[in-house]
This record gives sequence, C-alpha cells and structure tokens, in this order.
Amino acid sequence: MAVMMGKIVQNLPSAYSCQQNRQFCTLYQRDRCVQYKHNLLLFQGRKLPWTRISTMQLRNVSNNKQRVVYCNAALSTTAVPSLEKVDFLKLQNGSDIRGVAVDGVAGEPLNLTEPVTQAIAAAFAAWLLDKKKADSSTRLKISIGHDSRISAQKLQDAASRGIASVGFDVVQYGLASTPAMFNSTLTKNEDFLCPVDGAIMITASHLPYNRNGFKFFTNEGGLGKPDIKDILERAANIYNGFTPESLEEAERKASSSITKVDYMAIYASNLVTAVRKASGNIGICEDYFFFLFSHAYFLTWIWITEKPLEGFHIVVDAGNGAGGFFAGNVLEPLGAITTGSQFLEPDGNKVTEWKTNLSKFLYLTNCYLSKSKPDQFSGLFPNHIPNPEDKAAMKAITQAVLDNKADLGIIFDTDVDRSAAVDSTGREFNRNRLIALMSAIVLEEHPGTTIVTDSVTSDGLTIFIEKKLGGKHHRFKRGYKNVIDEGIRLNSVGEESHLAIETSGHGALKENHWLDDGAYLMLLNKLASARASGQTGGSKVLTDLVEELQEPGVAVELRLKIDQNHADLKGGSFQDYGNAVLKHLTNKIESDPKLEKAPVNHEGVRVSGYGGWFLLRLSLHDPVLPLNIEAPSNEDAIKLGLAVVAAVNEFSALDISALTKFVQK
Ligand SMILES: O=P(O)(O)OC[C@H]1O[C@H](O)[C@H](O)[C@@H](O)[C@@H]1O
Repeated sequence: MAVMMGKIVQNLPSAYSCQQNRQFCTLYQRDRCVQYKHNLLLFQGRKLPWTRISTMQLRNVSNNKQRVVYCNAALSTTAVPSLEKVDFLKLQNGSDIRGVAVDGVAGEPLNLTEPVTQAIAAAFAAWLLDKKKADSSTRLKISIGHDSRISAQKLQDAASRGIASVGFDVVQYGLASTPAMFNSTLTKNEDFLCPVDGAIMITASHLPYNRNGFKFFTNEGGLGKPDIKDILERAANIYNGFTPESLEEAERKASSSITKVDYMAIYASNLVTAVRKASGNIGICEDYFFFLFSHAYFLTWIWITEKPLEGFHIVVDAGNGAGGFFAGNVLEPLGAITTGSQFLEPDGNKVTEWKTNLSKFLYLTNCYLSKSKPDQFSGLFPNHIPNPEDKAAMKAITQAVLDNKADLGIIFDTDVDRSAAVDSTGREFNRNRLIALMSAIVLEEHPGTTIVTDSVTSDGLTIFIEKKLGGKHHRFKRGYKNVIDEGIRLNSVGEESHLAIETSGHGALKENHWLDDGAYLMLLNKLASARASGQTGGSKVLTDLVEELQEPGVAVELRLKIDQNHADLKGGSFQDYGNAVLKHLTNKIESDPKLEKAPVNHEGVRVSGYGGWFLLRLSLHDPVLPLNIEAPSNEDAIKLGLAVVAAVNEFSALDISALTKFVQK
C-alpha cells in the first residue's frame, strides 16, 4: 500500500509547501480570502500572532530540525484502488471517523487516504443536502478546520475537493478547535461567512501521530452514530464511482469554491466577551446609572469587566495541539498573566529524539515511579500526549503551575474539546474532581438540576452531588456523545439537566447549546466573578468548592483485551464474547453475599462491596473490557479484583494478565 500510494518525504516543510503549491497556490484567488476585519487579537508581547500564522510556520519557528515522515501522495487524477463498503464502515469510531493517514508504522496500513477523504466529505455534503431538504442548485457552505497533525493539510485539501464536487462552498479555517467548528454553525457574522450549514473538524484527538479522522457538525450539534454509518455507506458508493475525469472535475470546482477565513479570531474574541459578561453581570442601564452618580465607580467597573482576570496567573499546556490560542488570545486579553505556559506551538510530529539526556532520564524515572508506560516511545506527540486523562500530561501541567507559582493551570487535548485544571497547590481538577467542581458551579445557579455523567464516576461523586450540593446525579454511559444526548433527552421529557460531563474532560452546558466546550470557560467565569465581588486567594475559590468530595484510597482502570482471532470466540464477534463474559459475571455476583449489583446501571456490570465498587463494561470502540475498581484500601481493591478474576478466568480469549498482576500485588 505504502509503495503504491505513498512516497517518502525527507524534509517535511518541503513536503507541505510542495502540496500547497500544487493544489492551492495556483488555485486560490487572493481576493476571495476574507481579511481580518476584526483583528482585536494582535501580537501579545512575547507571543507569536497565532491567528495569522500557519501550523507549518509555527512548527518551523519552534523547531528547525528536519524530520523523516512518510506522506501519502495524492492520487487526484488517477484511478483509485477499489475498496469495499466494509472498508469504509471500519472507519467508524462511535460518532467519529478515525483511520491511519500517515504511512510508516508497522502493522498500520493507510486507510484514510486522500481519495477516501474526498469521498467522505462529498458524502457529508450529500447527507447535508438531504437533511436541509435543499435541492442540488442550493449552494450550501461547509467549514473545515484541523488540529496539529502532520496529515491535516492534505486531508483538508482532499475534503475541500469532495465538498466542492457536490457544488457547495468550502470555508477553510486552518488550525482550529473542535468546539470552534461547531460554533461556526451558530455564529452570526456575514464577514466571516457564518453561520455555515455544516462543519468538519479533522482530528483524531490524542491518538498517535499517524492517525487522523473527522467530526461533523450542524447547528443541531455533532452527528450521531447512525448518521456516520449513513455517510460512510454513501462515501463507499461515491468512491467506487470515481474516475480520472470526476477527480479532475472536483479539483477544478475546488479552485472556485474555497475561501479562507480566520474564524479562530472571532471565536476567541467571543470567548473573551462571554467571560467579561459573566464577570460583570451588569447591563447597559446600570452602566449609565453608575456614570451619573459616581464617575470613579464607572471607571473602576469598566476596568474590572475589560480585564476580569487581571492579576491571575494562569498557565496553559496545549500539548502541541490546537489549544495554544487560549493563552494569548483568550486569557491575556482578559488580563491574566500566562508566563510559563508550555507546548503552545502546534506540532503533530512524533518524538524522534530527546532534547537532552536529562529530560529523557527524568521522564523515564517518572514513568517508573508512577508505574505508567513510557508513551513517548510509541510515536506520540513531542512533549507529552495531549490528553487530560494521561498521567504524564497531568504531571507536566502540575509541574508548570508549581514552578511558576501560578494560580491555575489549564490543560487541553489536541482538538481542545477536553480539558482539566490544576490549582495553585498542584491539586488536579480532572476526572471526578473536575465533574464535582463543574457541578458545584452549575448547581449554584440551577439548584436541584440533574448532572449527567459517564459510567465510571465514583460513588463519592454521587454523594457529593446529591447530599452536599442538593442536585441529582444521573450516571449514564461512557462516551461524550452518549452523555450529551442523554442530557438533551432528559430535558425533552421534562427533567431539567444543565450539565453533561465525562471523566475524560468533555463537558457541555445546556445554555451553551450543549456545545462540548463548557468546562474551562466556567472555571474562568467563576474566577472572574469571585474577583469582581472582591474575593481574593487565587484558585482557592475553586478548591474550596470540592473540599467535601470523598475520594477513594485506590482507583485503577485495567483494560482486558479480547483476542478476536481466538478459537473460543467460535467465529462470533468480540461484542458477543464480551457480553457473554458480563452475563457470566452477573450470575456469579448474584451468588456472592459480600457483593451487590447496582440496582440502576446503564452500562456493563457495576458492583458494590468491601467499601468500594467495580465496573466491568465493553469498550465503546475496542475489543477490550475496561475494568474500573475504586476502594478505600489496596486490600479492598484486591478483594474486588479477585471477585472478577473468579468469574472471568474461564474465558480463554480474554487477556486478564493485567488483572492477575494487580491482585498479586
Ligand atoms: O470505552 P473506551 O474504550 O474506554 O473509550 C471511551 C471514550 O472513547 C472516546 O475517546 C470518546 O471520545 C470518549 O468520550 C469516550 O469516553
């Protein structure tokens, strides 16, 4: 496949510029590009003017080293290798599309090529046409953005050809965040060609550098699983109808259909406005009132609302993903100091070498002490995985907060739809603690509301939400889309829910259109409004909110793999096998007086006992049964683990080595 479809590029910068030259420089009409009419976010002190610089330029500024990567060469004008519908359906990953977009990793052949991408984007456009009940003479608009992955540019170009081939306009944003893409379907601003009818985010979140994928949005939110299946089926038909002529025609149409817009400028500026508003909470009439009666007060008020985070020191860790804008274009205009922020430069390259032997030594020592796998050797991002669930990532932002004596740290995943925070003492706000914090803030405003969470949340969280905060905890399934859809469903059947949030760091608020973007903005709002009401003490206002959350002594997640080729599956699917394991476990539990099955549970088997609990469930995507155990002590956790071992050890296709190791500790 690699030989047939790819070429080795020795120098990444030249590969990019070569692609850009071939496909765009001759095609773009400069006068079609919207200029930055509202350039409120200029160069911020020591920082690069993020909104005006491309991913590639930034990477070159930050790192001049040449790297060896394998790039998939375009096949725009030649016939494409035939693919079955099933090959397309394999690209579905829940409500996203994910695949391998960069060649060169053993055992991971390319399946997200440019022609495949072109077909998927064309299929999304056709799906949108049906959904909007428009006829093909209607010119709809689709925006495309991407994170920092090295395959982003070529996939953006291919997707643009696919959209243009259906007769739509394409609005390219370049480096962008997932929430911004959804937002572009809601923003009303003609100068920026908004709102668009649909949006595509090119991302594979925190997965290794060779992967990529797509998330799709309309003004109703992200597409669901059935829509993605429909799009992939359409894509298979479109792909198999490709001819050299149709590919050429798509390229020609793209030349007159693409406009480049700096949407991230308006998105960041909207975030700034939202925090200013939340901190002031005073309307126009009151402004006037204060002006009449106290000139000095009026000036003070303006100062507070323009820079509601003045004096706060907040460090951002973007993990070399797309979240670097947050420091210079959101926090700094709000008055925050962001020195010590790290990994803001978009860089989707894998680690090829350590900058110093000391950093290698420190990293390996840390992995050894925290018993975590040294991921940087498996081809991930240059500094740490951009993932708030990752131990090394959390360690990095914690260290940055402590080293800089900052008030708060915020860390994002690659496409900025997940986040976590760290307070000034180095205490992490992620997983259950992040949910507890958000719940406390939301319940202040909406007493009694239902908080929807994923299935792996702790018993302590339920007690906190229900007993301390007076809300209702609805523990649902894993998967951000499941959680958000459940929040929407509850409201539709008359149960008020204002927050849907996952331990992974995805969080959405009802008042923010259930946009998967709520979490970190709420933290800023809280800090800003505390400051406006005269409270001091940095992030203590946040820490105090979760003081009464009970936390387990031990919390582990073990992922038990199902060998799909094992004879014990008897030709069946891994899902059937996994369900058989869960059924057997249920039966075993029922006969154990020390264990009690959760009376209400929406996913897998959740069991209480020995002062703690465990949950065994099927992964949303992988042939894996993730097992979460939480208990007051290691001894109790081992007892829970042993109960699982006793029930599952006769399933020979299930790899329980991680669990046996855990119970032998
Ligand atoms: O079921 P798992 O394998 O643990 O994966 C579950 C996770 O999958 C993806 O990463 C989704 O974006 C998350 O929302 C979800 O929680």
